[in-house]
Order: sequence, then structure tokens, then C-alpha cells
Amino acid sequence: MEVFPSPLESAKFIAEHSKDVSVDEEGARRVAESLFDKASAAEFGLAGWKSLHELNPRAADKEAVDWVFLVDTLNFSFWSEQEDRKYLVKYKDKTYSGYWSLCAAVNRALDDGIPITSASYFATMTLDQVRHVFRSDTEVPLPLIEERHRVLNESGIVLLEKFGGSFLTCVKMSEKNAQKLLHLVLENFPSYRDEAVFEKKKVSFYKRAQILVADTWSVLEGKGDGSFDDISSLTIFADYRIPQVLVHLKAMKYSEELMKKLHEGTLFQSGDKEEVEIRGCSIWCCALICKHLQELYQKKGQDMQEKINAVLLDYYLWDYARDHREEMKDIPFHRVRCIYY
Ligand SMILES: Nc1nc2c(c(CN[C@H]3C=C[C@H](O)[C@@H]3O)cn2[C@@H]2O[C@H](COP(=O)(O)O)[C@@H](O)[C@H]2O)c(=O)[nH]1
Repeated sequence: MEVFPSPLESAKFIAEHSKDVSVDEEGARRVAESLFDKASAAEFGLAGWKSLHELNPRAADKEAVDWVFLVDTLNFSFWSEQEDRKYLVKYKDKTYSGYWSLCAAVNRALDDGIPITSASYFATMTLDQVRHVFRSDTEVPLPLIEERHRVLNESGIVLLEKFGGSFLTCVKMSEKNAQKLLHLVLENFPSYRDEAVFEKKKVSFYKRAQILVADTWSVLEGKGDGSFDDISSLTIFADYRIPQVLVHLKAMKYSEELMKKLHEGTLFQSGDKEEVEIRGCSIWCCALICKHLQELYQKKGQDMQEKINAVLLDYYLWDYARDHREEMKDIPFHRVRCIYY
């Protein structure tokens, strides 16, 4: 398999050469200071993954790990062209949008007796079965349904052929090392290879591969097979929400030209210069916020090495973006239709 620089090295290179996106060091420091008191609170920690999100599995067993694998294999492209016309899923008297609509559809299928998280099922699912499981409660279907069908079949076949049908086997093979699990995923599951070329250099983001490792760590509660000793080596997950919140919090800036394109709803292609700059600068910006947070705790004589990492910062910022949609509406997210985020 072709070797790409890590997402962190890629992000540093992109931030140093970026034209339309810039990381504001002072802004990143201010965000770290504003998070300082929150970072030691319970909901910032690993337990928040279950306690704050009712659709996430409660268990920490093989089925829960397979739930995470299925969801993160499909964890991309939920945005809708028009805010008032979007894919929604009703589950247990609540209506979910975006990423949560995917989780609601998965749980709805499981409740209906469809073994959607079993590789032996999704390896041979037909397109009609995928359409049925992920049917919408509005007239707007889930975007990229054909691509989702393809990656489900592809990933299911690999799980059956190489990992005995369960992602837990892959996790065990990683021997509690996050980077080893990340590379096992990249080597074996092509749809997770989230890469690009920028200024003639290969760069990587690995958004779904890294969030898969992070969600595996979270669903296993950081214990047993999920007690990754190097979880802090992961970066944040370069999706279309984190950049929005970083600009909103003034830790990152867009050029006027780019902001104009975003306001016009320009559809970018995966790998476009602006898209790569947005994603790379987001990763680099959050690495700085993490660094500043660690320094603030060290000054107070508190070792928060285990408590502050890009994964927990990401989860916090992502939840913040969901909870502050209204305040953030003047910062458009960048629009790309792809299977990577
Ligand atoms: N950076 C980052 N991106 C994340 C997630 C999640 C959900 N995961 C965690 C959330 C709660 C649990 O703790 C899960 O572990 C989804 N996304 C991305 O967001 C986009 C969907 O956004 P909206 O259209 O607003 O639903 C899409 O690109 C999707 O891929 C995350 O955590 N971080």
C-alpha cells in the first residue's frame, strides 16, 4: 500500500502553505483558555460518548464494536442542499437529522430484527435492502445511497474473509495500539483511505479511519482490548462541522474569496485546494489548541496527559457545533459529496 505522511504531518505542511485558510495562533490560545475549566469536567471525558448520546451502544461487547464499525463505515455526507429539505429518521418518538439519523436508522433496523451490523448480512445486502434500512421519514433520501451500498458490500466481504466476520478480531490484532489499528483499517478497507495531493505532495486526513479507532476506544470505555496506550497520537477528524466551529470561535480564518464561495454554496470536489486547506488547517488548529490546553494544566501542576487529547477535544467541538447551530449559521460549511467525511 502507498505510504502517505500522517494526518498531523500533512496538516502542518498544509497550514504552512495554505492561501485561503489560516490558523490564528492567538485565537487557538483563547479557545484553549475558554475550554480550560470544561476540560476537567466529566462530560469532556470518555464517558460522555455514552452518557451524552442515547443512540450510542450501552454495551462494550463484540456487538457494540460491530455497531461502531458499521456506523463509521457509513459516517459521511449527511448535509443537505436546502436546510428545510433534508433526510430525517424518526426513532422511538424522536426525529434525528445528520449523523444521528444514520444511527437512528441502524437502531430501527436492529429493532426490526434486521442484522444490519453483521458482516454476513451487509456483505451481501442488495441496493433495495440498503434503501429500505436507510429509508427517510421525509421525501429526501440519504445522500450517496449507491456508494453506501458499495462500501457496505466491500467492507463486509473483507471482514468475513480476513477478520472472522467481526471488527473485534481486527481490534484484538492491534494489541491495544491505536496506530496499529489505524493502519490495519487503512490496509484492509479501501473506502477509509482519505488522501489527497497538495502542492505536489501526498497528504492524508484519514477522518473515518481515525474516528473508527476513537469510537472503538469509546465504546470499549478505554478498557480491555480498547485500552489504547497511544490514543493521544490521533488527530481530530476533519469533517465539515469542525472547520465551521473553529472559524466561529475565531481560531481559524477564511479569505474573503473563500468565504464568498462558501456563502454561494459552491460544490467542491474531494481534493480541491480549498477543501484540502480547510481540512488540513482544522487538524493543525486543534493540535495547537490541545498543546495550549496541556500547557495551561502543566502551569497548574496538573498532569492531564490522559484527559486532554484530540479525540476528546473533537467530540466536544462537534457536540458544541450541534448545540450552537443557530449561532453558527453565518459560517457556512464547505460542501463536498464524498465517502470520506
Ligand atoms: N469531527 C467529527 N465529525 C463527526 C463526528 C460525528 C459523530 N461521532 C460522534 C458524535 C457523538 C458520538 O460521540 C460519536 O462518536 C459525525 N461526524 C461527521 O460530522 C458530519 C455530520 O454532521 P451533521 O450533519 O451535523 O450531523 C459528517 O461529516 C460526519 O462524518 C465527530 O464526533 N467528530
